[in-house]
Amino acid sequence: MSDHAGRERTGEDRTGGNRDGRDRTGRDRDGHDGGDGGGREREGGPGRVLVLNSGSSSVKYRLLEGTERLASGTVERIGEDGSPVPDHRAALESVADRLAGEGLGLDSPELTAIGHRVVHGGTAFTEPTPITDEVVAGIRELVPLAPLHNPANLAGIEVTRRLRPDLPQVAVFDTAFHATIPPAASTYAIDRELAARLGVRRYGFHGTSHAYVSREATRLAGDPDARVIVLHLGNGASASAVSAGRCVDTSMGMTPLEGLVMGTRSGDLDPAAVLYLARTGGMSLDEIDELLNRRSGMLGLCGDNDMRSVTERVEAGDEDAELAVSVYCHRLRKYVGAYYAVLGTVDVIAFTGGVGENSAPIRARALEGLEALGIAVDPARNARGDTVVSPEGSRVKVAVIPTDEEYEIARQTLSVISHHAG
Ligand SMILES: Nc1ncnc2c1ncn2[C@@H]1O[C@H](COP(=O)(O)OP(=O)(O)O)[C@@H](O)[C@H]1O
Ligand SMILES: CC(=O)OP(=O)(O)O
Ligand SMILES: [Mg+2]
Repeated sequence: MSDHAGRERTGEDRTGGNRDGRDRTGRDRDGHDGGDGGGREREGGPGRVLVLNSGSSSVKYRLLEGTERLASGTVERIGEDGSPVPDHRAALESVADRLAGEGLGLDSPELTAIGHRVVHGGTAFTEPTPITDEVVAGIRELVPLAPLHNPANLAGIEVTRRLRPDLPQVAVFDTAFHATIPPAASTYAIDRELAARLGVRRYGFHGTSHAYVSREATRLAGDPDARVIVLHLGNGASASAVSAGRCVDTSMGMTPLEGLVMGTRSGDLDPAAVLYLARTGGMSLDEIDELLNRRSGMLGLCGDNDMRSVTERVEAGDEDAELAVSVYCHRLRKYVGAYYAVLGTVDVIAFTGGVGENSAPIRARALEGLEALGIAVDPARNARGDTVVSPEGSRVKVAVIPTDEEYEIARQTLSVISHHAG
């Protein structure tokens, strides 16, 4: 039971196309076979589901039949210079072509449903939702809150609705898992009427990952009431505090910019710095947006947003890389302490995402000096990337739990379909 979340994917499988993106454009980087292993509870019965996870510059897809992975892959570098994939529409069409090439085309009568990741659901969508014209309009209204993400999600929905108007399609929102966050944690301390009118509040993101990983961590603890901190460290990064399966706080806010240091995003910043950059720095709002979302984080600190090469540079004594990693890990440690306090105690700290699953040095540094809180990392277990990397008998289990957003989206899609059918 305890290691059913075992490492079914290696670092290469997960992120092999990500190192610089240049040499893997348009190729499968996730095409290995499912090996979903035992221990997972499937809900909603068998059915063939296509999952589309459209990110700001990539589309991940997976075709699942019950527990079996029939096809999967990633189209990357969408819209980047020199990429053969100009936009999300073209990426989706290439996904459809690839599936057709494998005899698994979207026209297949065996396809039961399509599940779409949608990043921002605002306050309107707090559960997986069958897609209708009104739902599409609702997602479009939220574009100003997630300008990098929601348009990509909409492009996917439009392409597949055009190709298969007959098929149930479900939107699974990144924000939904965070709908349980209490007002004390979701409210920004600004004028209440203004905030309510414009929807300025904490929504939180990466919800399908936090839901999946916190569920696995709760199982690992062997206690349904376990308090869990999930550290989702990918290109985007966020932390969540989960108590008895319910999310009570998360580090991303109104947009996916707040919180942890990320590949290219700053995370937490004095809001007055934005005013200063505009007034004194002479930057336009679009320039500041671009600075904070695309040219900050690890990239801004050391010129590189690939954590593998950054940690290699640290080993080689590079000072910029060293500062960047120390800022990254300091922010993580601060959130771990904050969420320990929010939860009152912690049973499991779960690392996930490309960095969390693969980088032993980041895991070790992020939790350094927390022994007094019962938090420690065993060097040998950590280097091996065991499921549990804390020492035997530690009060807090530190775990490495590979996330699986596509599986979680399929699960939620099927549960909605069977609910609506019944
Ligand atoms: N072995 C590794 N050591 C350190 N970082 C790694 C390793 N493998 C992958 N990563 C990092 O994971 C990040 C991508 O994470 P991932 O979760 O795949 O991204 P996304 O948010 O796009 O889904 C990159 O910064 C990459 O460098
Ligand atoms: C919401 C978000 O930040 O997603 P990603 O990490 O995929 O960019
Ligand atoms: Mg991700």
